[in-house]
Amino acid sequence: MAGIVVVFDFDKTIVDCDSDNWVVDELGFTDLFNQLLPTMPWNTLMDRMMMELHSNGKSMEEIEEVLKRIPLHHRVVPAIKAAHALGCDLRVVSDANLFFIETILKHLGIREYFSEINTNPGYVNEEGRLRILPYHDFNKSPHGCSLCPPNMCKGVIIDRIQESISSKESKRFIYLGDGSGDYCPSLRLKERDFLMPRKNFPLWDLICKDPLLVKAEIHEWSDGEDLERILLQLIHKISMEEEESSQQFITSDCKLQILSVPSAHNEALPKALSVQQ
Ligand SMILES: Cc1ncc(C[n+]2csc(CCOP(=O)(O)O)c2C)c(N)n1
Ligand SMILES: [Mg+2]
Repeated sequence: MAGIVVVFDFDKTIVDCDSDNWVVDELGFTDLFNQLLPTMPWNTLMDRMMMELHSNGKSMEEIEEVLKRIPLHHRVVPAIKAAHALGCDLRVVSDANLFFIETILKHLGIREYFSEINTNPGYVNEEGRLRILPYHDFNKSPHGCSLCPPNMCKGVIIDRIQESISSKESKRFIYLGDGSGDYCPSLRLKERDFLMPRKNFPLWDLICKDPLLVKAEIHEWSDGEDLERILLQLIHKISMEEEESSQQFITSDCKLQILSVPSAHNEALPKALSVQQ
């Protein structure tokens, strides 16, 4: 069953906190972060904080160690492994950054379960300092969406994923997220898709204001246990539906073939085939 794309937000969906805040807080830079927050966009601030960590002697190893002990619910990794084992195409769409996400996913042993990670670029430069850049270069090519922060429109990314695959086969999406940045992609899901907003988080609050704006079927979740149960139920439900419709397709295909057989040959049809008429 290869007809399902599962899109995961990262912070407060795969892990149970904001990875940016986790690193800043654990390394003791919360006050500076809060002081600078009103003065620049979040993504720019994270790059600046990495500069501050570097100039204060915090090594990449220390940042990695902090990332490896990020809090997450114990059922999330099994849920991801099960969805992958069932043949789903798993992708990450996140406003965190590539370095944090890959460090965590590799540590958990699940990096290879994801076919794609769409996020802000993050890499260690020649000075050994982590650079964090915007996903969209908002000076050169603004994404033009008023719902999203300038560095990343997750809706544009979802559209791109939908376009890249929908021409070949009709894939169905399950989108899991928590934040206000997940609202724009939620509005772009289709009737046959599924949205899993985390209950009482900003995405859920936004949906509750006018649930009819979302075309996808909505299934809320609260913790990793819910996430696992609901995600696997939805995958099962979609697989059953797809199986039923492919059975119908085979049956109607058969009817067409049978109708096109000259009547003299009809009597010679094998019994099993006539049953399908
Ligand atoms: C009201 C408000 N102000 C600032 C931010 C910035 N912010 C906080 S955590 C985070 C990373 C999200 O990663 P992921 O997409 O994986 O959840 C970002 C971009 C926010 N979310 N909400
Ligand atoms: Mg999130």
